[in-house]
Amino acid sequence: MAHSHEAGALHAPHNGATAVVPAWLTPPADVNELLPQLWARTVTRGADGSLQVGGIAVAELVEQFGTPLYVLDEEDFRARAAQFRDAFATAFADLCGGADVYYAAKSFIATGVARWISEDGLNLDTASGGELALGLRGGVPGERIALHGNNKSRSEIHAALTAGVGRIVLDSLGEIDLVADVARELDVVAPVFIRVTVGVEAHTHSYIATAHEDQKFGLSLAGGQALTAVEAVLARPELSLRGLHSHIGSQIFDLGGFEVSARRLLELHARIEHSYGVTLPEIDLGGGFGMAYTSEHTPLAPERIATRLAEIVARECLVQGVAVPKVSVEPGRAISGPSTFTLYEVGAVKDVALEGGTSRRYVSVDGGMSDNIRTALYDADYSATLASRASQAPGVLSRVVGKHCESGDVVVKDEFLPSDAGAGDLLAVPGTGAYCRSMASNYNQVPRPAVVAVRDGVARLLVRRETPEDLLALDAG
Ligand SMILES: Cc1ncc(COP(=O)(O)O)c(C=O)c1O
Ligand SMILES: N[C@@H](CCCC[NH3+])C(=O)O
Repeated sequence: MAHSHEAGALHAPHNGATAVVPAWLTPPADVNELLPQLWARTVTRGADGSLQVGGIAVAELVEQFGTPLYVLDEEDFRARAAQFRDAFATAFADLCGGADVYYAAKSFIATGVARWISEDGLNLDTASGGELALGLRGGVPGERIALHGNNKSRSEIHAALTAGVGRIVLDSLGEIDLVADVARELDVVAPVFIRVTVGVEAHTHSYIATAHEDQKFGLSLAGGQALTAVEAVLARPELSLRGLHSHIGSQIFDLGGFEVSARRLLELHARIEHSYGVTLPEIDLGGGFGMAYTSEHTPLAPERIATRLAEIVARECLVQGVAVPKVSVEPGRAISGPSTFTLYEVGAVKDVALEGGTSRRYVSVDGGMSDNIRTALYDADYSATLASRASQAPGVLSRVVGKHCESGDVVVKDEFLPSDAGAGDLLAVPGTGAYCRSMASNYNQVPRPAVVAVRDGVARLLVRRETPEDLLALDAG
C-alpha cells in the first residue's frame, strides 16, 4: 500500500456517512489482500478464502484452542532468529569473530521458545527471575543467558549466579555491592556488564526510549556515575567486568542513535583501557530494531543493521586506538513480533454517528486491552483482516475494539474491513508476537489467551489458556 494518501481524507463507507482516514492508510483495492511485510511467512489465504498458517486453517485452530488465540508461526520465528544470528556472525566475523545475538525474552518467552533459542544457537536476554527460570527450563545453558533489570532482587541475583549466567548487567551503584556480596556467598566470580546511559534521544515513543538522561535505566555517562561504577566494580574481586552496555530504546528504524551510542560507549571503553590498563573483552549495543505493524513502517533488514553497526564499531575502535571487543546485541520485537497474529471472534458491530455527519464503525472482538495493551499504552497502530473467509463486500473504515469496560480499549484504531464482517466472523491482527502476551493482564477478570505454535501442519500449545478456575484459585477467599 502506498503512503501517499492525503491526511484527513474523507472516506464514504457503505452507509453513506464518512469518517476520517489516517494519512498512511489507503483504502485497499482488495480487502482480502495480505501485505507480506505484515504477516508471518507461512500465512496465506486458502482455497476457501480463510487464513491458513503452517498448513492449518484458522477454523481448525479455533476449534481446538478457542479465541482469542495468539498464533505463532514457528518457521517464521526461527527464520528471523537465524537471520539475526547469521547477519551478525557474518558482519562482525573479521572484526571480532562474529557478534552474539541475545534474544530479548521480555518480548515473548515460553519454554518452547527458549528451546528454539537454545537449539538454534542464540543467547537469551532476561529481565527478571521469571524470564530466567523459563529460559533455564527451556534448556538455554546458563552461560548463554544475560540478566538485566534496574531493580534486581537479591534472590534474582542469587538464582542467576547459581545458574552460572554469562552476564549480569549492572544498572545502579548500589547493585555493585549486592552482586559482589552474593557472588562471595556462592564463592563465584560474577561476570558483569555496566549499563551506561549514553544520553541519546532515540526516535521512538517516549515511553520506550531508554537512553536519554531523565529516566530510570542505567548509569549516566555525562553525570559521571558510569565511570564511578567502573571503579567500584574493578575494586571488587568477586566481579569480573566484561564490558559496557547500552540500550537506547525500542521500535527504532534509524541507526543514527546507535552510532552516537556506540561512539560514546567506545570512548568510555578506551578511557578505561588508557586510565586503568584494563581492556574490556566485550561490548553490548542493546536491541530495539523496529518491525512493521502497518504499511507505514519499513523495517531494516538484519543484514543492513549488522553491516552498519560493524562499520560504526570498526571506525570508532580505530579512532579510539583500541582493539575491537566482542560485540553483542539484544533484539526482541524484530524476531518475535512479526511471527504471531491474534485471532479473535467478532461480536457486536456498531456504526456510531460523529459530529459533522460522519460516522465510525466499531467492530468488537472477544479480547482487547488485556491481550494487547500496546494500542492504549503507546498509541500503537495495528492492522486487521477478516480471517474466517474472503469477502466481496467493500471496505469500510473500522475501529476494532475489545470487550473491556474502558473506552480506550482499542486494538486497531483504523482499518478497512469488509462491510459485511459481523458476529461470528474471525478477525486476525498481525504483528502481535512481541509485548502482547508478555504484557497481558486479567483486567475485568478475563483469562489470558493461549499461545499456539504452528508448523508443517502441526499445532502445538506453547502456553495454555487461563480459565476462570485459575483466577478463582488466586483468590484467597
Ligand atoms: C536492555 C534491553 N535489551 C533489549 C530489549 C529488546 O528491545 P526490542 O524488543 O525492541 O528489540 C529491551 C527492550 O526495549 C531492553 O530494555
Ligand atoms: N513494551 C514495549 C517495549 C519495551 C521495551 C523494554 N525496554 C513495547 O511494547 O513496545
